[in-house]
Amino acid sequence: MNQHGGESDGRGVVEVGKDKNGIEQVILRNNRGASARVSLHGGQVLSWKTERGEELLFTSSKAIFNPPKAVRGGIPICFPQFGNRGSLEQHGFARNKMWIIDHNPPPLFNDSNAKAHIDLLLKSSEDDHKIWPHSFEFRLRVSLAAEGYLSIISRVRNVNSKPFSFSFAYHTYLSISDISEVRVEGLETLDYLDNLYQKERFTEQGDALTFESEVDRVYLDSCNTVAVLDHERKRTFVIRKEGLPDVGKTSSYTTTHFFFGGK
Ligand SMILES: O=P(O)(O)OC[C@H]1O[C@H](O)[C@H](O)[C@@H](O)[C@@H]1O
Repeated sequence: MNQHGGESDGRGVVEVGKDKNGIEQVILRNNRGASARVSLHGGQVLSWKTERGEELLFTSSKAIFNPPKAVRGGIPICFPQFGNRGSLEQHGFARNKMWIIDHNPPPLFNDSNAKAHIDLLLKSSEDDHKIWPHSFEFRLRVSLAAEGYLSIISRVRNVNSKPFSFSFAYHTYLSISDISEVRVEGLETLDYLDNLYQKERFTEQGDALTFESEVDRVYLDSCNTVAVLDHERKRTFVIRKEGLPDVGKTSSYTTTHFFFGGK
């Protein structure tokens, strides 16, 4: 592994290397020992560990780590389409592509460089244009803060003058103990589309969301903070978003998507 970044300035360390299948990956480490591993296959965060070495993301034991198959686990990037709401394959093609490291990204004014971070880039190819005729650059910054927080910032640039629309999502798989021990707060009173009932629209009634059987829903107009409480592990994930409104009111879909199943 070679390194860039350095511990001396308090940012932690960024290591670029290859995983056991020969796919390029980047490991971010902060000074307290927390880490995040990002694969260039899909620009996908595949591991996020606390300073005690506890894994916070789930990856399926059946996951396939060979492009162009999407990896079921970590944080897949759905782009330029979420789910099957569009003409492309489920969740779009970005999660199946090899991304590159962006060594010279445009400045990001709302993010501090004082964190271990990596900038990745996906550019549309001639092959992509055959199925989605738009020229884009998708930049992804993944950062690990000194406190262990993980943040992801996406920037999509249209590189020619023809307008296009897109949607994207971070399809995060969190590691939890037992689903019956988990509660989700922040979705109360929201409407959702239920994928188990042909996307029929319902309204969330309870105080917090708990799980007794499979749940596969897309919540509409979700607020900026959602908490996932794991009673058994005594751990709470707080998920915050900024600048990610739903995609217009008529075709409004996802900002918070919950899928819990046994796959
Ligand atoms: O199997 P994938 O294409 O990775 O999709 C994983 C999941 O994505 C969404 O959450 C859908 O609502 C689920 O029904 C689907 O199982």
